Amino acid sequence: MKILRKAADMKAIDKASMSEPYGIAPAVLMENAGRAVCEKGGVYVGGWSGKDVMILCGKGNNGGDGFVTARHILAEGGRVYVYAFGEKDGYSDESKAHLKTLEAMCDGERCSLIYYRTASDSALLIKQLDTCHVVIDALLGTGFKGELREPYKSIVMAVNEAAAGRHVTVISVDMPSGVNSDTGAVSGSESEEGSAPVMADLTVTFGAFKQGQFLYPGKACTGKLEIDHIGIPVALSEQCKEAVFLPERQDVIDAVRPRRVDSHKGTHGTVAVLTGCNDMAGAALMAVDGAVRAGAGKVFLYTPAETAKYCIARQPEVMVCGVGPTGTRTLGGSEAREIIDNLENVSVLVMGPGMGKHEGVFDFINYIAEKTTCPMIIDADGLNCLAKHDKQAFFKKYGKRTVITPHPAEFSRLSGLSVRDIKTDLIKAATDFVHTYGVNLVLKGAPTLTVSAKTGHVYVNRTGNAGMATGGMGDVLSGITAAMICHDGIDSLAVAACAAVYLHGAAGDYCARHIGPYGFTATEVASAVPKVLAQWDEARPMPALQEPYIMS
Ligand SMILES: NC(=O)C1=CN([C@@H]2O[C@H](COP(=O)(O)OP(=O)(O)OC[C@H]3O[C@@H](n4cnc5c(N)ncnc54)[C@H](O)[C@@H]3O)[C@@H](O)[C@H]2O)[C@@H](O)CC1
Ligand SMILES: [K+]
Repeated sequence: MKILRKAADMKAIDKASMSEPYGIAPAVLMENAGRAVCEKGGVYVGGWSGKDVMILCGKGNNGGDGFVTARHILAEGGRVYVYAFGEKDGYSDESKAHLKTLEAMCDGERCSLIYYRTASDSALLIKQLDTCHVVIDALLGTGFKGELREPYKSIVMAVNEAAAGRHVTVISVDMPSGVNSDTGAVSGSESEEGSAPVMADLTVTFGAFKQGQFLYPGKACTGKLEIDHIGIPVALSEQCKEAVFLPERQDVIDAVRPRRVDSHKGTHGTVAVLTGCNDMAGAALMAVDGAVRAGAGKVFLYTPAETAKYCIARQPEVMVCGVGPTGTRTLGGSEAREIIDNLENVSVLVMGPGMGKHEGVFDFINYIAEKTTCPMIIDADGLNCLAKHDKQAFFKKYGKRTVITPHPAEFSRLSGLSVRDIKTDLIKAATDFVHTYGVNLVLKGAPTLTVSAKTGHVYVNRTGNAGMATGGMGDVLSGITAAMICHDGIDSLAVAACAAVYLHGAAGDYCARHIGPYGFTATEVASAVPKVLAQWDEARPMPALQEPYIMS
């Protein structure tokens, strides 16, 4: 599983590489970084020979990487125009050393080095942008914060214009300049017109992927992403105490093991979906659909008597139980008592989708939680009601066995943060909440994050698409999550939730490919789940059938 790092982690790893017992010289890491940009960038642009390349080098070590890149591109037959934005003496020792070597190679023909100081340097830069083929952006890396300041602000604007108008290729070193490597926040989003970040075609990153490359809006500026380990010792790059992970397809395939051939419906769990109200039978139906399609052994739907009329036989595999006397339209405390009297051997509960906003919802959920011991998934209206009650006390008692699945607006109600604050630092908002309340969290969005109450690990999901931004998708996810909790071999709620989120997104991607980029429905996503599971079976190293093959 890939690990996503923050700037501070990278600094610590960098420092540890240089210290005992490793003792790697800082200039060596920088050399490796610059060479990697030349190599991977060269493949991207089809070789450097005959290319005019502008290399913009900031004041920090990102700029130092740029000096090394320039030297290697020169050796590969490119012509380089290097702009240094720092004072000669202001650079770090390793950057200074590489700058000195580059300076010695400058001939004003194939290699020019310009110390950017005045408006005339700016005019020259803009003129050269007109003719160069590639821009290497080594202005700012993991050290960037806030909004781009001048002169970077104007230069980045000119680079982006050249890229859009003349199709100049832009390659960013480590991070697109103007993107925060921890949060994915970008320069310009606060207001300032013309302070937008570099829009890279390719980013070559070092040592580890950075969180900001996988969080919007930074993700959209990163372009194609390549990584080079630049010689950092493996033991350091793999250490992951409070890590943020990027699960890949094979990780999820490994977690969602094939079913045993001798299994039966009792082996795959009993999901009880306790939800719905008279206006929203559809939400309940989509939740059960998700559970059925993701392979739950048995699925029950407990819904108000009046709602049950619309649900019976809509999905014949689901056992629909109408709750309350004829005419009951919502679920409250007395309906909870009735359900508990009849509920047996349930593996996992789903509550919330389409329950409505009436006061009884909290009594209902609280009573069910108190009288059961199995895992619970709480979504939608279930979360809205918790937001209005003592969620601290609720999560203290039941958080460890609960997965909550809010979208940003629901999470805003729960956390008290504005949607804007949540999006500004998604990972922090999610981890702070889990730390405070001790509940497993699936924070839905682009991307969806899963945070484990037990380990604090964060999983950033990669699947899914904008076509899924429609009603009902969350209801289906709650059902898929329930089925995954029951799945053979999955050993924690967070892993189940993470696998469910990945599967749900992959089913959405399947729909986008086979139906269209948007306009497909939540029900179609549920129907695509078995197709994705079939693809996963094909990708397993061992055949899913655990019985002898008879060769004919
Ligand atoms: N393992 C590592 O950590 C390695 C890091 N290396 C490079 O070093 C980079 C980090 O270097 P630094 O920590 O020196 O940081 P950067 O080079 O990313 O940026 C620091 C500079 O940016 C300026 N700055 C910050 N915010 C700004 C803003 N809003 N507008 C204008 N200027 C701003 C600061 O004043 C400082 O001069 C990495 O991204 C990578 O490219 C490589 O040399 C190889 C090894
Ligand atoms: K950069």
